[in-house]
Amino acid sequence: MKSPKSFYAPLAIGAPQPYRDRPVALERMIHFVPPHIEKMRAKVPDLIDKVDVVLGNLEDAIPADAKIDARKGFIQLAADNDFKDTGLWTRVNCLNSPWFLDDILQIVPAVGDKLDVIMLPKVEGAWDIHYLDQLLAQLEAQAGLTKPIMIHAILETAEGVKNVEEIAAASPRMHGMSLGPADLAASRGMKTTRVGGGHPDYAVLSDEDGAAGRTAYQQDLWHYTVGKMVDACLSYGLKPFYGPFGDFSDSDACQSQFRNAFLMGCLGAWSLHPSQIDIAKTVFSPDPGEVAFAKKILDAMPDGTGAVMIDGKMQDDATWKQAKVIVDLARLVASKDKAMGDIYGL
Ligand SMILES: CC(=O)SCCNC(=O)CCNC(=O)[C@H](O)C(C)(C)COP(=O)(O)OP(=O)(O)OC[C@H]1O[C@@H](n2cnc3c(N)ncnc32)[C@H](O)[C@@H]1OP(=O)(O)O
Ligand SMILES: CC(=O)C(=O)O
Ligand SMILES: [Mg+2]
Repeated sequence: MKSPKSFYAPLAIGAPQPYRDRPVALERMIHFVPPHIEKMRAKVPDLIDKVDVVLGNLEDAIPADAKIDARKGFIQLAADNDFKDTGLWTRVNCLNSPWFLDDILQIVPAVGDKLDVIMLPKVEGAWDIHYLDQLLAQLEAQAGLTKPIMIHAILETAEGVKNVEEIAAASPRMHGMSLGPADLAASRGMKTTRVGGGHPDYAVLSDEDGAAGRTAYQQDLWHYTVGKMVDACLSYGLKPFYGPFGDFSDSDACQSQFRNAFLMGCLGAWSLHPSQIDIAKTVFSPDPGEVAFAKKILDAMPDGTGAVMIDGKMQDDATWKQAKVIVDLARLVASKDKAMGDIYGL
């Protein structure tokens, strides 16, 4: 375990100072673009105005024979566009793949000054983060970059879930984590074929109730992992995210899965298809009714202490803190999304 002094020291001479306070950014959806497809790259200028983060995906879903074109396509889309206050991320190939090293060696010098976050797949433990952390510091120093590129880990192996706290604590370069339900299901030997969401057979049966029969109540397969990820992230000041939802035809189930994650503490999810952008925008912008009620709590308890009754409900220091989470998020949403700001009255 490093001492606090060396934890925050740059890992290469000339590398930018690691963040002590991570940058504040609205990241309700991380929108995946396959950058080897010219038609998809052409959609990026329009996406920049619609999403909070544009991510060029280089890993799974990119065919092996298109990996190099995807990397080139990402560098091109990064260079060609002004991302304004929209985040620019990439998901690189995993550490043991034949492509990872060239992904990093080529992307950082070419467009590292525009890149906010590198998403690292299949992170198993702190050692994976340490390796990328050191490599990035060397390349940042060589390229003369002035701000550190952050690392976002995908939690998608049983070993990664086991080591989630060490991963969160590994570096001040850590941005956050996303649940990777597809690879995680495979790694755990789960008997599913889906990308996120529930399963009709993962259910609890109600007790026998005579003529009424029994009802099966479907449970959330991801509750345990999301809870574990949220606690690890929030303990270290990182941001937790739900990952992808693969059934584009089921917007209700997507919305429900995203909302469970939001209520449990996640700040965003992935959008893989344009139809999922507005779902994520709706879910990860706090509900206007909740914001109005939270504002009432803050107004009724200006210094955040004591106990008051609002609409028949007891409020005290702890509900004041919950209200502050909601109002702070609403203000962040309003700072980027004027339409939501008007709805919130912020
Ligand atoms: C488990 C994991 O690792 S999840 C992460 C990896 N997976 C991904 O990144 C997948 C990203 N998404 C995609 O590649 C695509 O959505 C696909 C290939 C799955 C489906 O694409 P399509 O068959 O073109 O879908 P569809 O016909 O519904 O698309 C409708 C329109 O949206 C566009 N579109 C689809 N996906 C995207 C996207 N991610 N970003 C921008 N535009 C998109 C299509 O190009 C099409 O545009 P058009 O009307 O101008 O022709
Ligand atoms: C998100 C991802 O990569 C997975 O579910 O495997
Ligand atoms: Mg995966």
